[in-house]
Amino acid sequence: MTTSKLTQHTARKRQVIKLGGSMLDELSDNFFQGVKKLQQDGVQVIIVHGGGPNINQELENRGVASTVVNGFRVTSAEAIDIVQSIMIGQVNPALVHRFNHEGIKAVGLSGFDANLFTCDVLDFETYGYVGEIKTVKTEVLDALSDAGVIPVISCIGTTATGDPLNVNADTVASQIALAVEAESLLLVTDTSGIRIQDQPQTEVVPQAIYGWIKSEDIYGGMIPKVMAAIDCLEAGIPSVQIVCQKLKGTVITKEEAIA
Ligand SMILES: Nc1ncnc2c1ncn2[C@@H]1O[C@H](COP(=O)(O)OP(=O)(O)O)[C@@H](O)[C@H]1O
Ligand SMILES: CC(=O)N[C@@H](CCC(=O)OP(=O)(O)O)C(=O)O
Repeated sequence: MTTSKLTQHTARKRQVIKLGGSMLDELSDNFFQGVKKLQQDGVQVIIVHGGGPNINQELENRGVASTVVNGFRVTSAEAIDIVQSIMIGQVNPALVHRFNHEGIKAVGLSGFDANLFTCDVLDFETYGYVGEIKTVKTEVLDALSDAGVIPVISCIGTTATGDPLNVNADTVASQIALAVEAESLLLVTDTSGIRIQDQPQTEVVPQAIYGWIKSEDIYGGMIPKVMAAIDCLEAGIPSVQIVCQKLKGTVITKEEAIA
């Protein structure tokens, strides 16, 4: 008898954790202890990571200008080569090494591996070589997770013809979380969640978020995070949080809590 894909996924407890490039250098031993604890509790952890600051540094070293629109890097032909080599060649293996060094078995992947995610160009006129995820194939994640190995996914996608595209890592995290039917998505960054006029927000709803994007209280790199969070919530992922490494931050909920 075959079990349906949905049933198989539902039987697995999964958490997607996205580590922002802003905090990768600061990852503490406590974080890895937390991951080990989740594994002991039977939770399959999947890591997605960014690398914005590393990309910025290398673009600057090479004298390649880049701008950010709506939180997405405008990626020229010159920039996509640099983004690909920094993410797949440097940031990903360094993070994979750290997991293995901490005693947690981990394997590095990008959109290219086992067709993990394929993309179309999002909007070439506006963003250049930036991808919009069209398909996610979870087989390799299932196999690694069931073998007790943590997939560590960088945010380089591929077109159907094998060309690399730059995808924002928050977007990758939300699409992976949706595809594996994760119980929760944690977006870990360098700030303890959403702050509005210097006030930390512990719980927010999408309606408020749209207003804060309009008023520019939410800007830059926080925009893809809140949009990723809303996409997941609307598709039924029960818990989405934007937090700092100490797990302090903002819970995004669909509805206002009834007092
Ligand atoms: N309302 C907001 N609350 C908190 N941070 C915000 C807000 N709006 C914009 N940001 C910015 O978003 C940044 C996090 O995004 P980003 O730098 O892309 O991080 P990461 O590399 O972790 O994805 C914060 O450091 C802050 O500068
Ligand atoms: C299209 C786009 O914006 N791609 C991102 C990919 C890296 C990323 O998202 O890193 P963080 O998580 O550190 O922000 C970029 O080029 O910076």
